[in-house]
Amino acid sequence: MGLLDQIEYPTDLKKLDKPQLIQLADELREFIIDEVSANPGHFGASLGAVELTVALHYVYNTPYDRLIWDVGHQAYGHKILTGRKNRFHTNRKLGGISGFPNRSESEYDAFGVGHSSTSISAALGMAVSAQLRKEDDRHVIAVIGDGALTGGMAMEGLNNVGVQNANILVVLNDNDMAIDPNVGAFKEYLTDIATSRPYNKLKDEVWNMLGKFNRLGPTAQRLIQKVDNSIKSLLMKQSNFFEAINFRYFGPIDGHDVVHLVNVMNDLKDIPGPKLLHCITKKGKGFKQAELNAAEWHAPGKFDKNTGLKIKDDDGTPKPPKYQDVFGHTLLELARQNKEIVGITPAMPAGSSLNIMMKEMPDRCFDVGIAEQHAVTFSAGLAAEQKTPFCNIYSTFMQRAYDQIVHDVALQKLPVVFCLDRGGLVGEDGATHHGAFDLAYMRSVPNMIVSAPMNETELRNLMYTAQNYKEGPFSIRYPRGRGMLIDWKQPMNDLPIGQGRKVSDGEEVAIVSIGHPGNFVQQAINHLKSEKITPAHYDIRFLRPIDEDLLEEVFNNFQKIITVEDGTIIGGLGSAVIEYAAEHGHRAQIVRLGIPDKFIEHGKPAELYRMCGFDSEGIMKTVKEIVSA
Ligand SMILES: Cc1ncc(C[n+]2csc(CCOP(=O)(O)OP(=O)(O)O)c2C)c(N)n1
Ligand SMILES: CC(=O)[C@@H](O)[C@H](O)COP(=O)(O)O
Ligand SMILES: [Mg+2]
Repeated sequence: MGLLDQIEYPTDLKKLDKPQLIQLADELREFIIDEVSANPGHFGASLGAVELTVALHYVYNTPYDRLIWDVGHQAYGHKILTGRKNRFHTNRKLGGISGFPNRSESEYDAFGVGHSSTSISAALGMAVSAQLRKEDDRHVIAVIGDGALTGGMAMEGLNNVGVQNANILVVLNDNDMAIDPNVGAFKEYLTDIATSRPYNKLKDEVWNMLGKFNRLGPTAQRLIQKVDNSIKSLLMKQSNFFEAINFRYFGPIDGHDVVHLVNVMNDLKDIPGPKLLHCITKKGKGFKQAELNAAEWHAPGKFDKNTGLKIKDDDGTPKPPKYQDVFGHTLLELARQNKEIVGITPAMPAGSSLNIMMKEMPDRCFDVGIAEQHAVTFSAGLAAEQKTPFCNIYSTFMQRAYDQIVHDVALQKLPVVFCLDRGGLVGEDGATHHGAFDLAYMRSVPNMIVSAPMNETELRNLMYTAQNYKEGPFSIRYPRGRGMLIDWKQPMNDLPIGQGRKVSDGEEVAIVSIGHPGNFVQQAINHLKSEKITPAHYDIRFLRPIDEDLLEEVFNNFQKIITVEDGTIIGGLGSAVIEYAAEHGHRAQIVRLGIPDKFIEHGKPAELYRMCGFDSEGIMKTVKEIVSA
């Protein structure tokens, strides 16, 4: 029986001797490899955080002490050690455990997460609350990666912590990677302090002194704290960013030396106030391929754990491309013709496929770090100087930048093209990552063009049209995953802005859709033929400006209307159609299909579409109900 078999909760872990933690870390790593190779999820980050996870749960009294993971994609080890080992095979599956920490799943998940750079702010809230309640023995720890630290919120959090004197430990898990290689001046700074010899010598001396005196009792501790502080204020404050903003900085230390981590964390427990422990780790630690190519192994899909070969469900038949690749190739094609085009991504060059243009035109592409707000305003600045920025942000992460969209772009009518990838239900990442809201949040912004293609050709045409539109911002949203067309690379055309199209004629019921669910509508219509039911189908294509002629045609010819969208029915297409009817005195029965007014969990996209009732079967069912009503 291995050590991991004996552990259900951190109380079991605490029974081990320190040297046994090395073996436990190895077993935990093997467990993660076993599970994630068969049931895919985030891989490299969790492997890199194994020793940190073991040490944190060994030293701290979780869940009383609050342990907050940033992003949460590295928290598989944490889940396994906190009561979810036996359910880990359900990770990210419908009805199973979430791939991210989730407060409703476990009391050990102190803060729900999925989006980056929130941990320090949340930790500060908890630490201040502990202070106000006089819970002086409570420790609050935020574990944040070097990538997440590039996010504005992380900096806002550090800035605030530095004047609160709250009892917080920030563990900086520095592996020099985001999903792709980490970027930016701050990343360079971290590398500098990790490798600066004079600085490290000084810091080691202070650390050694502090360690020795910590064992001498409170009076000596106070003395050394004074000495330590005066040395620091003289020398270190000027040379260390974290010290300069009132953190006590420790490290860099080896984030894979679990015994040393435990010793250091035990020492840090006795030091009050804001502290930052800089740990150097390797993303993908312990799995050769993942160490060698961390970007590819961030979330690799199924693989053979013995050979390290990825297992593709590829039956050899040609497949339609991923929408992200249609975006990537099309942008490069447009940029070759139009020298004003530039590409912007906040830390998702591979996920968005902007890396296709990056390879050929590195000086016209910008990975700005995990900084969606900055990405939008940076694009606004570029547009103000007659560049044509294509700012590609996942729909869910764009939520961060709403004020920038409104205040910096739309209000000034700046022609930024927003490409919102992962619009709609994304699948296994779940509630934190579904692009449920963009249609609704973009539709309410004046001057904004809001569009969604039904297939790859339409995406290309919308991108082509958007590059020439200079009156204001233009948003194009498309889903995660593959499109519909094998032969997708056709010449591009200008589309009339604000004009939809009739996809198929019909009677009795009109279905109005936007974006890719139009294909579910077509499938439903094909199936309904055998039952002699023939709904008409309209693809609205633009949610703003909406095609009023098309809606007039619909309302003048149909009393029964179904709207279909891969987005929240509150504020999206369904709402727009109801508003139009109310404002223009049309009376009709309108049924809205889309994401209902609640957060949708994780699962396969097909399962989630079905759950929400807008897959082809759900549409058929609604048509039949409405026809027979
Ligand atoms: C607001 C936001 N933008 C983008 C992402 C996508 N994302 C998830 S993990 C990640 C990289 C995080 O890097 P780091 O914090 O260093 O963690 P590592 O994977 O290196 O352990 C990114 C960009 C996100 N989760 N949230
Ligand atoms: C943790 C995180 O936010 C990313 O890793 C995200 O899961 C990427 O999603 P895609 O797989 O859709 O690129
Ligand atoms: Mg990192």
